[in-house]
Amino acid sequence: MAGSDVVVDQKLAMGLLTKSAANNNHGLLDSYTTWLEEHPSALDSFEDMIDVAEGKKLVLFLDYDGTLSPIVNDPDKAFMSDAMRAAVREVANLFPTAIVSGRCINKVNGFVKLDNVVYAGSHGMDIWTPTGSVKYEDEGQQTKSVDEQGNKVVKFQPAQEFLPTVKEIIQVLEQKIKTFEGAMVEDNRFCVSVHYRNVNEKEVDTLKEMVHSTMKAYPNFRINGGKMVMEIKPSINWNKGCALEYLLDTFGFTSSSDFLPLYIGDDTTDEDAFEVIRGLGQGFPIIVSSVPRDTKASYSLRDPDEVMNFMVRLANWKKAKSTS
Ligand SMILES: O=P(O)(O)OC[C@H]1O[C@H](O[C@H]2O[C@H](CO)[C@@H](O)[C@H](O)[C@H]2O)[C@H](O)[C@@H](O)[C@@H]1O
Repeated sequence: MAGSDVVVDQKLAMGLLTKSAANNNHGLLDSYTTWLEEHPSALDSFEDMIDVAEGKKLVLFLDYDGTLSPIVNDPDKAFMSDAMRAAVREVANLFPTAIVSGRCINKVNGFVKLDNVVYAGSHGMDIWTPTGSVKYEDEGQQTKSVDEQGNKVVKFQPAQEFLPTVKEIIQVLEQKIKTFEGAMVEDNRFCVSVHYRNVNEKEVDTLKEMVHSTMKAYPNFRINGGKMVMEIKPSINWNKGCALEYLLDTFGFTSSSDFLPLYIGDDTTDEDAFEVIRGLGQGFPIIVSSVPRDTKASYSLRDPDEVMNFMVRLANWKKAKSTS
């Protein structure tokens, strides 16, 4: 098998490519090159980016699945490598850093295992920030609490009222997916994921129909598509982009123009954050993709390995600056 065929095969397995697109392998490689002109590699553009960042405060936002860990068949085994963890630890020592994930906080925290980052789980609907180091003006949906390590945290949970219904939805869907071999319901606390990566291709449409018809009983929820997953969320006006704005505010950045948010993500839900950065007119929205995609990101990185290399360069640049 030729090298490019292997790449196409991998992308098919990851759900990044349809069969008809794969049949047009060469066209795809050509269109990726064209796409790269509009969304240049953040590694190739590194020098230009740090020119812009000179004298400004970078604030990092990192998605988890597909960004810090490769996409794998079993969602419970999406482990992060030690090298990636070291890279995140290092950038988080140098820049305020948040992990923004669709997963529930406990799960993403269990994968990342770092205490120098802020976690925003459930697509930004569950944000835990340390007390003291950040400013809080709006006490609205915030509660003070203690995390599993005994640290005092402020929790911002704008979808609190939906928790009992989310639990009910999980119970209902867990019963109904039993007839679909390979299907899995993941409890993301304020959101629910229905995975169909391991379901027979012929059964996928029926599974999707079942989920859509079940959710008709829950009009206050919406369904979004992800990578071989249906993501069910409360229909509130809150997303990863709102979480980015909330965190910038709590980090104390919104009133100045000397900060630059840098967001790296691979999925459709990350587009909301890319849009916010574009709206701010300052910062770096970076998509992780090795195929052409419709995106509001300005830059791209191919895969988690490139994400890691980018973070290592960023840390080295910052350290070199502080010692010069
Ligand atoms: O916002 P994210 O951190 O990117 O979370 C989005 C979803 O990621 C996970 O699912 C995806 O990754 C799995 C592991 O690689 C893969 O098996 C699955 O097919 C992907 O969709 C997570 O399990 C979901 O709950 C998140 O919504």
